Amino acid sequence: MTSDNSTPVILPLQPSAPWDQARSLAFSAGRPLPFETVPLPEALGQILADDVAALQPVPHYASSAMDGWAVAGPPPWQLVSYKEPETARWQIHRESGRRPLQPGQAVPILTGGLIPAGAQSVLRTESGMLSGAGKGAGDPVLVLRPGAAEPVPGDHIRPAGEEAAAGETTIERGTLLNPAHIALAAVCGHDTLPVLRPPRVSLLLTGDEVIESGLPESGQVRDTFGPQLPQLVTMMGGRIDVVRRLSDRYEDVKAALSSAATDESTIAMSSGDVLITTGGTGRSEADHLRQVLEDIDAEMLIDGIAMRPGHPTMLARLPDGRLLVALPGNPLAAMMAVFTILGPLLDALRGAPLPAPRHVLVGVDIEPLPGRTRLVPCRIKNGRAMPSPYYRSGMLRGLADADAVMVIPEAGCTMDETLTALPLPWTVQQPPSR
Ligand SMILES: Nc1nc2c(c(=O)[nH]1)N[C@H]1C(S)=C(S)[C@@H](COP(=O)(O)OP(=O)(O)OC[C@H]3O[C@@H](n4cnc5c(N)ncnc54)[C@H](O)[C@@H]3O)O[C@H]1N2
Ligand code: MOO
Repeated sequence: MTSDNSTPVILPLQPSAPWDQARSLAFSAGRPLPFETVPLPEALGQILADDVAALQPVPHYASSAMDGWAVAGPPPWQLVSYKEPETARWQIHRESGRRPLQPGQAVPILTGGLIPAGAQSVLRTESGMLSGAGKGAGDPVLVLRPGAAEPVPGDHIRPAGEEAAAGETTIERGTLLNPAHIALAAVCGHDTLPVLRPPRVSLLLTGDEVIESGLPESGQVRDTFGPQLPQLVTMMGGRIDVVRRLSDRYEDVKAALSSAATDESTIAMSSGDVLITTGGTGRSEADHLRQVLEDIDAEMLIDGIAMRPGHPTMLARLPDGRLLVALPGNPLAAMMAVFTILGPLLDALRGAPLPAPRHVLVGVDIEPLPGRTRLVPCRIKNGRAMPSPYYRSGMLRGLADADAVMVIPEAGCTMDETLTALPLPWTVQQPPSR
């Protein structure tokens, strides 16, 4: 190809991003947010910003794993009694460890009780019995019950530091914190954890024809986003700061996207990291989003995705740095845009990796659709993905019943071929491959 002043090079128009590029573009548009320190329960589902170490050995003292007696040496054992305090259980636990045991001695102990110095093992209640009690002969004698085995050193003792030494890292930075991590952090002595700040997300719902309750008349539609998106965003690791409804007027859309705060909700909105709009992505006279983005000098990162449904989806960086995800108004199209770009964007902002693609075997032949990747809700039956008949952009039954979303390349596919599949945010997560 040559180029000079008389023959300008005309680059082919590339209006929509290919589906997989749109995903990676959305992921690379987000940078992890600064960390914050939160109480343990609030850290659930967040990404750990720093390694967590045990602040003391775990467990921090050698304790009994059974109710019974701590014993020293072989049987029989002279019982060393102590007066159980009538107060807290932890005091009873401490009492068993107060005096060192000599060989041939035993002391009653509860599960969790402190093992006294000199004790080699714990004999559980079921394995021993007391003899000589009540005869005025001093402390009773502990013997093995008939058939019970003599305890071997270490029996039923949880040694100190068995799980972690003091200072040992028990949870690595970058971990997505599950309930077990929260419990482990507590056992390691932590009251708070440093986590990457979850992205704050504002929702702007447009559509003058949209009603929030009751039965819509012809020309009206019942809102599917208001009752669904806040919870979905939360499931995906975002924090909703404000949900606002907006008229379809140009001035209102422009005011809502500008960073100048005029009331409480716009203040909250302009302090967010991500702004989601629904509807108005088209090019009709009633759709102003594109024009507003141009007029406020937003940086267009994705202007349409070569997919169906969800083709008009946009991603833009607003002049104040917020990222705008513009979802199409059609309910299923919007969900496919959520899975395609909102998920990767939120993952990047909260410091999570872009999930590795999953795969399914497809159960039917599917015709090609030049220029479009199709996203179709599917059920997995007998190990094969079966596309839902409810796949059109205004339909929701297919997604409501789906196990996953299959990603059909423009060339189509034949039965038993392997396809990429997107897990749904509300289905149980598979363990990540390490
Ligand atoms: N001439 C063309 N027309 C359309 C094209 C096109 O390429 N050329 N693309 C179609 C596709 S694909 C989509 S998707 C939509 C995109 O529409 P918008 O994002 O502008 O959304 P609206 O026009 O506002 O609404 C579309 C549809 O969705 C309904 N809607 C809106 N909000 C809600 C809500 N909260 N809950 C339920 N349903 C909602 C709305 O009533 C419309 O029926 O454009 C096509 N047209
Ligand atoms: O692409 Mo639209 O988003 O099909 O309905």
